[in-house]
Amino acid sequence: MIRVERRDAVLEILIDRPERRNALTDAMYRDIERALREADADAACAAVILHGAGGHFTAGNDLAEFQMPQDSRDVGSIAFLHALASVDVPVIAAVQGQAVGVGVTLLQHCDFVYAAPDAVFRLPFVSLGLCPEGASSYLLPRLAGDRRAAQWLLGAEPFGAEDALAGRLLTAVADDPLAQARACAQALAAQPVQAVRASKRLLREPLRAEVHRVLDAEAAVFFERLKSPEAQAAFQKFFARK
Ligand SMILES: C/C=C/C(=O)SCCNC(=O)CCNC(=O)[C@H](O)C(C)(C)COP(=O)(O)OP(=O)(O)OC[C@H]1O[C@@H](n2cnc3c(N)ncnc32)[C@H](O)[C@@H]1OP(=O)(O)O
Repeated sequence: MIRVERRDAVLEILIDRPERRNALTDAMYRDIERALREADADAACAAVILHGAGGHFTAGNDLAEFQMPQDSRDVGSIAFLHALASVDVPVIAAVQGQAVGVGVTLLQHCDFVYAAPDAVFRLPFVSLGLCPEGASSYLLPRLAGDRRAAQWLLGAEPFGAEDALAGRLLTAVADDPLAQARACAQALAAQPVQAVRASKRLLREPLRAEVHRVLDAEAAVFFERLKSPEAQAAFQKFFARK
């Protein structure tokens, strides 16, 4: 359900589970994490592109897996987020359709994000009885401002590409976000690869320790919330809705 394809100096990671709106399972996070770490270890890799199949980016974590007990110390989602926040190889996201939960918070860690004009973003953590993840409690106010962060994280309402752009979650709105992501990757590949990586490291380094700390602090609350009656009722409601 994760397809990894190397195209010259660019690694493309496709989330390919369209029948579940590309919802991410533990195994899928681990596959993406592995691909990211391998790309980072490959000095010839100029960029990674992350995109989704079937006209959607991802509906976030698989809610069926949230119904099962999980140990926060050994969870694919958290390992994936730490990897994404660690790599020096530039990461580019191309967003179409729905981007929900971790499908939005992961974008904070990408270096370039292109989204279709009709893309829909949603951070439904409180509606699910959960709390922010992906270091969004720290990064989103910095990126989008306190007001938008509260609107998106506490209001939990869907928002569109123009709002996401105004909230600095996106690089640009593009009719064909994957084509735009590929053009961006080619432009990066035309630059000296190690200079690009060293520059990304300098850009990210001042915040990295705090981002990793917040990822773990959020995870501790998040995995407690998963067990709560509020959260379990929300998951049941989702699967009973049809
Ligand atoms: C650490 C990470 C935390 C998080 O990421 S928290 C966020 C978790 N995600 C969500 O709460 C999103 C849940 N999904 C939705 O709200 C909707 O879906 C969408 C808005 C994304 C799409 O709506 P529509 O186009 O009407 O499709 P559909 O009929 O709801 O879904 C198609 C099939 O996909 C399954 N599915 C969708 N999202 C998930 C998911 N997140 N986990 C597990 N399954 C999911 C459905 O159940 C259904 O399946 P069937 O056709 O068998 O009924």
